[in-house]
Amino acid sequence: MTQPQLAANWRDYYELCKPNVVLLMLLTSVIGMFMSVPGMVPWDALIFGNLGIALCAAAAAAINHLVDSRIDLVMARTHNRPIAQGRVSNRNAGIFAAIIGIAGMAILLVLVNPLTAWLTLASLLGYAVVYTLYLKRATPQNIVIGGIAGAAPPLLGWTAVTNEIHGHALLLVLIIFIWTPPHFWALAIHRRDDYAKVDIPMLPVTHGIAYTKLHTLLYTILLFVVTLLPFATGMSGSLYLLGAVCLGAGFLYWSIVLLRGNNPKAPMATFKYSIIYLMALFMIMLLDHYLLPAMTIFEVDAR
Ligand code: HEM
Ligand SMILES: CC(C)=CCC/C(C)=C/CC/C(C)=C/COP(=O)(O)OP(=O)(O)O
Repeated sequence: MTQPQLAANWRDYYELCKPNVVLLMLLTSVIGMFMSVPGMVPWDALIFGNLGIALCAAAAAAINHLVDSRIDLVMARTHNRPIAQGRVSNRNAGIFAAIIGIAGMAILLVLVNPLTAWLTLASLLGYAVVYTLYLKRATPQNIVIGGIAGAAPPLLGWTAVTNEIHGHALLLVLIIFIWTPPHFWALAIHRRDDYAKVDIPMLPVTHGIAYTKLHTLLYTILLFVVTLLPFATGMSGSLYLLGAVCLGAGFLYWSIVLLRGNNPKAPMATFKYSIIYLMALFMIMLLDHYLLPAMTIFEVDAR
């Protein structure tokens, strides 16, 4: 017979960091770095910048686990989390978050630049304090406003390399900011009853599922338009445009299936698609940034 596991192991601390979320954020910060320069990103910015951003994002995630442990225990999706189950005590979680958060800030301050450090701290506090402690329990627009913190990594990557806030970096932030509501609401539709049980005013609880589906589609349309801006502003080329249109069409397809309501799998399929979408969009942007100029040089050489 298996005994309930009460002692924490490294996997519990790893889980506190929301590793998959942080990994996708890192992908966007790495790509923000590469988009900020025509050639190679300096190795020190690449390594220490991403390490610092990852540690601060993980600290914010651990604080979110700590603050939410009581509601996490009640919700089916989060029931088994380390603090909710008592495998990690509040004290140890707090110490862990403080150590990795301070380490991340020190790395950014000393080895990267103060601009990146302060912007990262603002994102950490934006998610761990403003979103988790206040917005999440206060308004159904919680994830729209709180989304600014999660959208910051490409800007953090950009400033880690250039020490400057550039309009193109803000465009990348805007894309993730507009992507966040359809990403989250698709999941929240699936988990509506969980949120209702713990009295968290997520949109499907306060305004109903039909309203949330409509708003998911409206944000997806807006996202489609916003993802055309990198091409319109000359930041990205035609390969990116093709990718953004195809990926955007896929997202629109799932939002429409979701709205029509004939497919019970649509909410989770839309949520999963949102993650693949963001990953693929940023990777195509990177390919476009390097591959197209390289191919042009190759064509000129061949003539
Ligand atoms: C305020 C903004 C956001 C909210 C409210 C939100 C909400 C969520 C929720 C509730 C989950 C499910 C987690 C679970 O099942 O344990 C999730 C998963 C995920 N989110 Fe978000 N998210 C936000 C922003 C972001 C951002 C900015 C990214 C990355 C750039 C991201 C990437 C992911 C990934 C990769 C997963 C899958 C995690 C896994 O399978 O373990 N999210 N999100
Ligand atoms: C420094 C920096 C870039 C900070 C960003 C921090 C960060 C990890 C943001 C993640 C966004 C997210 C997963 C929100 C879900 O929280 P939730 O509480 O609504 O979801 P849950 O119920 O799964 O915990």
